[in-house]
Amino acid sequence: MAEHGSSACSHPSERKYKIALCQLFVSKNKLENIRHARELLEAAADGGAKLILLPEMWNCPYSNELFSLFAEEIDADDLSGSPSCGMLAEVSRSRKVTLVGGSIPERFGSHLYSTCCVFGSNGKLRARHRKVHLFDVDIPGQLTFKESATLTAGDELTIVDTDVGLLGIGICHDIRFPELAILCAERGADVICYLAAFEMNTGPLFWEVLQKARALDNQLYVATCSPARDLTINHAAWGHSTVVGPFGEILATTGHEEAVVFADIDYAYIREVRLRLQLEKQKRKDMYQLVCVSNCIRHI
Ligand SMILES: O=C(O)CCC(=O)C(=O)O
Repeated sequence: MAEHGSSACSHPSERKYKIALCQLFVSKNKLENIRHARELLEAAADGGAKLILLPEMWNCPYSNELFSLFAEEIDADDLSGSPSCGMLAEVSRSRKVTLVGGSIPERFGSHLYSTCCVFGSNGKLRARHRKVHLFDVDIPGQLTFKESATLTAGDELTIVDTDVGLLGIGICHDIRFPELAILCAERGADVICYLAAFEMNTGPLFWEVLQKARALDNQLYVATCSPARDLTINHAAWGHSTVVGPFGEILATTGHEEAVVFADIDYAYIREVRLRLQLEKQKRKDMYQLVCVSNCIRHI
């Protein structure tokens, strides 16, 4: 695994392609979740998508009690310990698509992480992002959740070079922290993919505004993918998987049911927006700068 600094690989700025977000139901049966995810991924590929996203915790209901039971070990050289990643590798290879494989509970030694695996269009594992900001919240009478009771936080920023360009990766609560998005943008990301499961209290208030803010701040595409809503579980998802463009505009979205959401990505449009509004040039780097103290790009 090589670590790179801030020099992102170059890529054609005129690149255009279709992205798809698979908003799916998650059941208590892992094998059924894997089968169902494959079905939606294949439908997305059949629809012409070259980059396809799954949501946070797509193989496991979102519950501290279940993360450990559903967890898998992810060995980049031998995915046999991870049926979920094995399926992602197969689909990305057979359909020649880049997959941002949502997140699953990952077991690593005595730790559990919420981990997103990114597969290149040759079926190879390209990167692994472990959720950096864990969701610990206490709003009396509304919402109490402590992800850190079971999960360990990752400590690396992930920007991955793929056939469809440089992708920044964040998981759910990571979207609230503009620093992560700014660092991805500074290192050349064109799209930031957030795999998420915002729930019914915070979703209506913050979900859309956070996506628009991250896209606008950085003048790039933001793509989010949520599970479909299941009101029988505690952490029912808000849904509304969305693609936001570099001008903060919603390009495609959906409600809370299952859906495959498609949108067109055009990197030339990012350059156009940045020419119209030259935020990067106007930044007062003589007054402020953001320093990244962790590893920045992981290639596997
Ligand atoms: O930040 C929020 O409001 C929701 C975050 C969340 O649900 C999560 O990180 O799983």
